[in-house]
Amino acid sequence: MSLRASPLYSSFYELLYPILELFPRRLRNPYSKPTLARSNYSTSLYDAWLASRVISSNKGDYLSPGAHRSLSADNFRLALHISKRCAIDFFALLWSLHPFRILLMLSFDVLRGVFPAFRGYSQALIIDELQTLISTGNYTWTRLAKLISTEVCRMALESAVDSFASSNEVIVQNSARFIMEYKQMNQRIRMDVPTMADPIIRDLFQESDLFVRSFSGVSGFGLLSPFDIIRVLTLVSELVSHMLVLWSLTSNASHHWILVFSIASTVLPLLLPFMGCSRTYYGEHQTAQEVRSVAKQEKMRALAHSESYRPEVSLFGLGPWILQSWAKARKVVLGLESNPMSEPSMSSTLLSQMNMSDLLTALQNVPLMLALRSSSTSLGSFTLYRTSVQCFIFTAKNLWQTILMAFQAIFLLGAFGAAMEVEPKLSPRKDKSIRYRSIPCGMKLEARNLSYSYPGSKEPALQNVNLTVNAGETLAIVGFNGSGKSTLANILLRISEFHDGELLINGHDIRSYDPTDYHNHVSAVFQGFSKFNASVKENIGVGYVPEMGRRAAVEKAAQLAGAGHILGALPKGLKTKLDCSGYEADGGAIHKSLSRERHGLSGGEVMNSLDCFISYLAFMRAHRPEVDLLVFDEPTSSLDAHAQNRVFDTVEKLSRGPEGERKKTNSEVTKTTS
Ligand SMILES: Nc1ncnc2c1ncn2[C@@H]1O[C@H](COP(=O)(O)OP(=O)(O)OP(=O)(O)O)[C@@H](O)[C@H]1O
Repeated sequence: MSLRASPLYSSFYELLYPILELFPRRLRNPYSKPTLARSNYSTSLYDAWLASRVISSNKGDYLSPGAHRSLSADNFRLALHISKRCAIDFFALLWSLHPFRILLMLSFDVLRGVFPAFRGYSQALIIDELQTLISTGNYTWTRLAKLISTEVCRMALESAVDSFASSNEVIVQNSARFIMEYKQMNQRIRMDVPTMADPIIRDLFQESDLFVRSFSGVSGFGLLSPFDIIRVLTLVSELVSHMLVLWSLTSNASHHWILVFSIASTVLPLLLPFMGCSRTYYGEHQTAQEVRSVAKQEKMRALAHSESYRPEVSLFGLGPWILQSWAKARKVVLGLESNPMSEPSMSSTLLSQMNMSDLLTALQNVPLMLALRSSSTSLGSFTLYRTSVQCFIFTAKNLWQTILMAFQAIFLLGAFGAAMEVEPKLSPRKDKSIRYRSIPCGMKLEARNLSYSYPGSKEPALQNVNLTVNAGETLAIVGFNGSGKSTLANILLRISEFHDGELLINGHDIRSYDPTDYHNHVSAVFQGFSKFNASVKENIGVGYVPEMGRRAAVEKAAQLAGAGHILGALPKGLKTKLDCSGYEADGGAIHKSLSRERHGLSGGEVMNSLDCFISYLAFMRAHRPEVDLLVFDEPTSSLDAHAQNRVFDTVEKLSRGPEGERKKTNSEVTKTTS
């Protein structure tokens, strides 16, 4: 049953919708900002999220992922819109995990808020009793002992409630954390290469990740988990209980003045940041210049750190330029660049140079003097009064900060909601999707004027490609470096999109097949296939996961790849662990002498061959009957001519049936025609 259809959802919705409806209709329109470039993920949630990131619409500058949104009217409208679109669904989802525990959690949150005022009251009674004891000499030890034991019981009760509430909260939080991480992971896995090549979508997923990470208590980005937001309840009940205490203490006019004085002196430090004495946190990365600098700084950092750019960096002597550009951008980000616009004013500089904390402490003593002059004030009530005022201000400040953080969290929630709605670019619409149907002898490929340019590239990687390959035929894609061979292979495999032209597979537009369905009928090897930090068995086995655990299937794949003899040279055979930088250093290491002694192969030879045969995971499924197309994108370039021919012979054999009849279509990408 969908969440929206559940009675739980409707009761939530019925409760919250009227509240949201109270806002004037003008406030509910989120589109006062310029309409932004929209991709085909046109949902209003996505648009609202994107609009909240705009810094300058004409230059297309966006806030960097995770940056705080300004407290503007437009952003309030967008936050309201996002809340209406997904907050209810989101809280209903959390609620459905553990309704009873969540109810408990909310009740404890209210209860915990009352504790501080109760604590102050109880301690004030003890102080009053002590005052009477000292000033009158009237020893009422039994009453004092009663008060102290009440206080001890109160403390025990508070810590018992605290520990029970915390363990309950941990269970709720971990369930929520799991479900959010699961949803995020599931959505990431669904995404295809062209979708994730879109920088805005990458930002969307990054903000969505931040939202999910907030559930694990990661507060390094100033994030607030939704559970922290629920703690607003604690703060509100704390605020109300302090207010009640203060109300009961300020019975006459002089006390009112003391209250005003107390509040003013405590509030003053909170106003200092707004008087220009310090830079507010929420103003970070707000200007277009800062955002450009953040992007530049990251670009330069990537150039300096990445191994893949190292040849160009040293070949073209880019080092000093990278360092200079990074330093310039970094200074802007850190606020070290002298910028006349952001220079603090003379008055605020003077203000910050004064020792404000001493002055404020002195001010806070004035109410004390006034209160002591009033004969009706006992020491206990004065203490209670003073701590209540301070706690009230402190709680109000916390509440305000929580609200500000919740405001930021709404946009991350919007990112999460929008990310969940993104459909992979290569997936057809449900009503246009057809199932793949095999035809005899393999797969028929027909390309008509196929063209493709990589995003941001002026030169097309493919232009007007025409070909017809009948089922069972072999297509050789031959060309020089950069001529687009791999791009064509990726399009045939439905990993990349094409912009113009037509590609028919078995007479149907390739775009009408679901990529997952289509991929069941192809097997392929790419250049630079990634190795996983796992055993040889798992690295080969990923070619056909259902048989990954079957040793015989993995060994057969290795033999088909002509690399069966290499297995014997590995210290732990199929169990030898691989990592991206080489082979297991300990225990499973390949010793040159050992491998030569056992198989006449040098360690280097084993490694080269292993590199190659790892990519033959394609053989795990190449022989399977449902596979109609085999694509080999230069898998054999690091093998000698003899080994290459052996692989091509195997592929040829695999594509024929027992009688020698053609069963599969082959596509081989190579720079040479040998
Ligand atoms: N991800 C990418 N983004 C931008 N441009 C790309 C990308 N991948 C490839 N290109 C460019 O597209 C063109 C075709 O690349 P492709 O890898 O298809 O050529 P190729 O014939 O397979 O080359 P090689 O034989 O070196 O593998 C090249 O100019 C390449 O620089």
